[in-house]
Amino acid sequence: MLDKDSLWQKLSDQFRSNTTDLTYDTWIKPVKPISFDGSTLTLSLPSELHRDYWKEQLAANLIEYAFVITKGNIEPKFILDSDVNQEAQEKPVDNSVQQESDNDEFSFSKENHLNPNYTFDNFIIGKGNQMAHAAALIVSEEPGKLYNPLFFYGGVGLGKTHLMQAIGNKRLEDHPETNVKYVTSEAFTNDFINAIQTNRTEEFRREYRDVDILMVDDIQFFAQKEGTQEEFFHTFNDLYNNDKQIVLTSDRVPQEIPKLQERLVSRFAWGLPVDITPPDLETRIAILKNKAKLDNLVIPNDTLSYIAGQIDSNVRELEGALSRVQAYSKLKNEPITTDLVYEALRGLKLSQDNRQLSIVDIQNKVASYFHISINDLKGKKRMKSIVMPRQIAMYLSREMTSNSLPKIGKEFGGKDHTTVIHACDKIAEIIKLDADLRKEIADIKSALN
Ligand SMILES: Nc1ncnc2c1ncn2[C@@H]1O[C@H](COP(=O)(O)OP(=O)(O)OP(=O)(O)O)[C@@H](O)[C@H]1O
Repeated sequence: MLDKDSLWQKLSDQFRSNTTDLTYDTWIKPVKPISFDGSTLTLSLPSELHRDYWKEQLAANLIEYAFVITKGNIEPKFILDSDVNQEAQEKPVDNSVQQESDNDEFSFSKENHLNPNYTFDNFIIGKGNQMAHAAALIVSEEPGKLYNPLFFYGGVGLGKTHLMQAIGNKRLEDHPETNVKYVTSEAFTNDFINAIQTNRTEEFRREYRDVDILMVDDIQFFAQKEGTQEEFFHTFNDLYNNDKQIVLTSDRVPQEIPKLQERLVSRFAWGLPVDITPPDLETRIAILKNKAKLDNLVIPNDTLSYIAGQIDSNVRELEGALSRVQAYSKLKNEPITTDLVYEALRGLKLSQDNRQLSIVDIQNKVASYFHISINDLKGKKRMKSIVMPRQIAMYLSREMTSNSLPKIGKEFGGKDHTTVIHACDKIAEIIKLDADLRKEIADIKSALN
């Protein structure tokens, strides 16, 4: 009998030769075989989205391939990586499961206004955007069906616009007849105001409702715009009721957008809200490699790693750093080496140093350090693996910024200032005794400086 790894190897080879690279990378590659008892193959998947997709779309293929390979009927069973991790924590003696979780550690008018470079092909998948990418792909394949609206949220420059437009570009490539419209929330607002001023509201409505996919970017700018929100509410309902796809992005969850009407907040949560978190080092290196290849730049691997180590805020700044290095190398007429990068980025680091550190910077850093989502960091979950990073982020916000306690509480999902005081006291108390935690906090602080 084949063991779980050999069976999975053969199965994934089958999938690789029978599907596109995109499908393979999105759905097959992240799967880990957990056990195989001769009839049931248990597979661990990164998210519920992956599990739904496997059950709906891929399980039948798996059974077929498994039959060809083993000449027997194999049932797949799907569990989530998080379940495996939890089980591993509860049962640390179970080496096979422990090993799996260790491996886990390595590791989105007539004019559509789409940027043709924002494609799935140019998008590097990492831990922070895996779920968003998978959801985007599903929506591009079956708009208006499963996840409506699809709502991406997360910090600046993390790829929300890219992923959103990739949906539009892929859909148009596969189905050129699709009517896709991408706008920023400001463009929506301006069009609406112009329509009122020029008595062309009917035309405006046709323009926005006669589409198959409507994408509105950065909807946090709807905050406090009552009239626009009212109009968008009707646009939303019209599209939704006609099974048209809506894709939205924001820098925060709908509940946290100031003065956003309750009925919009609740509608935005009907579909799939999915966050994008900052890329880890490995993903940053992969993004740089891809960008260097697209720009025909020759850069040694250790130099790429060096750049990725220096710029860890967001992908836009990472790309900015690479352009700066490129320009510097042209100016000096020298190849791109680590020494040259050091020179090129020195000024950049200085200007970053002069920037005021914000609570959001601290939240991003702490969340990526502890591999948790911003949502969890700011949320109410009481697991120790989340409470501790949350308290550390509050403590650092208090120590490293000049924000008041109520302001810090507000930025952590609207918590009371007494919660912040409690967190600060608690962390101050623990670091006196716990050298490991002291070191972790020092690491985070030096990364923030
Ligand atoms: N995973 C990725 N792979 C490749 N490129 C990426 C990735 N994520 C982001 N980028 C690139 O980083 C830049 C910034 O991304 P994008 O504009 O989509 O961010 P955003 O989250 O929409 O930011 P904002 O909130 O400021 O609108 C773009 O050039 C985009 O192509």
